[in-house]
Amino acid sequence: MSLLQPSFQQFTSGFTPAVSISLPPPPSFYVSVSRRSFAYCCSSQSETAVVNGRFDGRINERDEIRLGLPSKGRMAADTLDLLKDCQLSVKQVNPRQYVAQIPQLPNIEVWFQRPKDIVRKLLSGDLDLGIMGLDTVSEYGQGDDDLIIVHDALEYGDCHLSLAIPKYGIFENINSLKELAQMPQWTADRPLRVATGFTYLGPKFMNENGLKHVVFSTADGALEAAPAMGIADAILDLVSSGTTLRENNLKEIEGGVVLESQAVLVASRKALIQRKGALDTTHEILERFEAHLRAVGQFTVTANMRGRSAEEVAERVLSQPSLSGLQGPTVSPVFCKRDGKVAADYYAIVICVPKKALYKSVQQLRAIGGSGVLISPLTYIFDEETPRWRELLSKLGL
Ligand SMILES: Nc1ncnc2c1ncn2[C@@H]1O[C@H](COP(=O)(O)OP(=O)(O)OP(=O)(O)O)[C@@H](O)[C@H]1O
Ligand SMILES: O=P(O)(O)OC[C@H]1O[C@H](OP(=O)(O)OP(=O)(O)O)[C@H](O)[C@@H]1O
Ligand SMILES: [Mg+2]
Repeated sequence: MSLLQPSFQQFTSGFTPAVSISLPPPPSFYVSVSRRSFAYCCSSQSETAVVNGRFDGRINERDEIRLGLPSKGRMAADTLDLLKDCQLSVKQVNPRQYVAQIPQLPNIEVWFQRPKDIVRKLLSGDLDLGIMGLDTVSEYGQGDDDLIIVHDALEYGDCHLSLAIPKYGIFENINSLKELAQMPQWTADRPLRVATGFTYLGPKFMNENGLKHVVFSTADGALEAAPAMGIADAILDLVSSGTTLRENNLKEIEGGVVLESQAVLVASRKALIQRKGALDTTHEILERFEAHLRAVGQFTVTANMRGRSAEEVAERVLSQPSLSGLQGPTVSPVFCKRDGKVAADYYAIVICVPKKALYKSVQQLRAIGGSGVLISPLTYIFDEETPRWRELLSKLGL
């Protein structure tokens, strides 16, 4: 069997999917050779091929639907928390056991994997669904059209992938990508040196932004040290609080953001179309996510209000910008007995209010005669149909 021989050199922004790695070569590594092909495993002792095969055609034969969840790192705990909040508790006997079940979804088998491996295994057909950061799916999925983003905003793991340069020296007055590109220092002989772990997105971004003389090197972490060590001029890495950049005297620049990222739910198109039950289960997971995520930003507000009729009370409520609720207020009569007769002088109103607008809403309610305002948390908001489900069906051509 002939094996691809990887080269140990820096890779340039004249991007080809074959990734070369800066020296020295590790004893064993993976290199992705093509968007639709295989990852080869090479080792100094033995050479074994086809580790993560991407096979076109029919899906792997099995009955269960496989969901890949992050096994460790930043995304792991938050992913389990999200599922739990959606009443999908993952039953894992101990943290080192990589397979688990979700009793509420009996046809699902959970596999804990590193986020980048979840993407690889979705492509190879060994997983059907997965949760990871958008940065990871963009980097390791490389735009493969088998990967479908089912939910693009799970509201955790927020960060952005960004280019950063030193605050000092020749970069002191450089504040935009355009200014960086126009610096006379970068030539074919002395290109801009960028350190990044994003060996697909980095060169792609530089190409798309017309930066010609760029060379990339890679490392597994602590990239922010590279400029001060003299290894690189710039870095391209994830930023969330900005502390690591600040502590290493680096700054972001205008036009330098490659990608805004948060946790996403991804599916294999092939699995959704061909695997029995995969689409229905995805629908259920999506509905639970959407219902929970819509609700977390809202409170239920109940108040009593004096009025002549339900319509008159509703009109007063709707005259206030923060009180319109999801579809308008629910107004119900509060009955009492007066002179031996049952009458309704008061009405109870129920509305949903964004958490951020809570105090403003209470003020507006008081202004229109509301009293006894009760605030309760909202757990789920199930709509008739979620927009993301319609979007998914359309992406699948269904
Ligand atoms: N400040 C941050 N730095 C890095 N990743 C972040 C940050 N904030 C959120 N994330 C998200 O968390 C993911 C990193 O998760 P994790 O720590 O598990 O790393 P990993 O994927 O296991 O990779 P590695 O082991 O190479 O660090 C990123 O892909 C990103 O989506
Ligand atoms: O903007 P901040 O909140 O400072 O976060 C950004 C830093 O966090 C990540 O590194 P990580 O903590 O994973 O360490 P590593 O680089 O050694 O992997 C990332 O690679 C940045 O270096
Ligand atoms: Mg880092």
